[in-house]
Amino acid sequence: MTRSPAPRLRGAPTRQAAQRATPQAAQEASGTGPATGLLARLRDQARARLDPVHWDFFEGGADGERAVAENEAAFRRLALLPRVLRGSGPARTTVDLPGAPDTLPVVVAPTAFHKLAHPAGEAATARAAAAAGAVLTTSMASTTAVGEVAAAARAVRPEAAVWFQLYLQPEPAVTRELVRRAEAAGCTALVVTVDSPVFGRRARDDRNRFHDLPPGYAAENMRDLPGGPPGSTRPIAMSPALSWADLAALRAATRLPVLVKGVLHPEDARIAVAEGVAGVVVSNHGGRQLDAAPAALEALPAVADAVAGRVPVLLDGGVRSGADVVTALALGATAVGVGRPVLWGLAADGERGAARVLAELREQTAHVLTLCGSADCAGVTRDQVVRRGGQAPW
Ligand SMILES: Cc1cc2nc3c(=O)[nH]c(=O)nc-3n(C[C@H](O)[C@H](O)[C@H](O)COP(=O)(O)O)c2cc1C
Ligand SMILES: CC(C)CC(=O)C(=O)O
Repeated sequence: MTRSPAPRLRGAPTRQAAQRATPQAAQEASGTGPATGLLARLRDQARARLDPVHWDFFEGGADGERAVAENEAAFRRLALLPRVLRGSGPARTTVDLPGAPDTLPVVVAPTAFHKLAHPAGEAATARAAAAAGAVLTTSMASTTAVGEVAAAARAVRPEAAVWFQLYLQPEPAVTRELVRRAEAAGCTALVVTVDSPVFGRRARDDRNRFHDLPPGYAAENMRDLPGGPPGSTRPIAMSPALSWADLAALRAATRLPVLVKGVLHPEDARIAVAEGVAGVVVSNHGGRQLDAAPAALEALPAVADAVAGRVPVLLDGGVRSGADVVTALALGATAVGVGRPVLWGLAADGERGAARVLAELREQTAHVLTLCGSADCAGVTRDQVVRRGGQAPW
């Protein structure tokens, strides 16, 4: 059983610590990623506004950040072949997900510490997601407690769906209490992140000595848990000893549907379905865990084949446009997750910025689906995806 020191984030982050002296750091600062239009503008505004240490935490990945780059590059390598004269009309852009009927196929992926992006934090993100008709997956490592996050979403739209992301904790009583809080908050599904037997090595955070939240901020879901002194927060533990048996124990302890997040191997997807999960999220954690992992998009077709329609398959990592959403749908995803773009919007302009990101992705997705001749999210097919300048990859 190991505990990662990183989620506790000890040590004080400072602006000075983020001096960008090395060529690699200069490249990281230049923001050469493929986001375009509104998302790129919000990204640039976010970078200008944020403490560079916090920008690096949001933007960075593990080790050499190859997996981060690959997530976006994989989309750029592919093109969509439109179908014509199908009389399909304007495309419908809602799908059914566990605990979230009739929802946008763009889900807000769980990301930690939204108050580092904007003082309004996760409550602002929740309101933006609810207004967009998108599921919010609220992180266990959020700077606002799950009850408050879900209440903020429902204040905008009473039927808004909020999912709770969970790292199974080595002490079952702690996991059970987190689940109880998510249920009491009205969350409609649990998303168990399974790609983190240990915490990824984040070079930027190490360079910046970013190992602690600033005073006044805490991982609020981790407060007042069994075994700790009243009022205290405990670190999020990650454990390589966890197994499918722990997932089964969780499923037995909750009435909520359970999705697993961070699956890349098709055999793991098959096992997950056999274990009774309600959904599989294909993800390399935004390139923040195993840097040698492939792009999530490249792992998607084999996982979708393994799941064979028995439960929804979601993909996250590198989704930056409606064309990216449609590409993932065509390759077998029911929906996608977006992580960093929502943080860019939040950091740039609070709730309004996050809402603009989701509205833009919704409009682009509808537009691209219609241009591809599809009546809905299920109408685009694998044969419509080709490799740019070469053979179809499948
Ligand atoms: C700043 C940041 C914090 C994250 N925190 C979590 C987390 O607490 N739990 C989790 O399961 N995934 C976490 N992730 C991973 C995201 O859920 C998601 O897999 C990833 O961001 C998708 O890639 P994208 O940022 O390219 O959209 C985090 C990602 C980022 C960028
Ligand atoms: C603080 C971490 C537990 C959040 C996370 O999963 C991440 O930063 O990727």
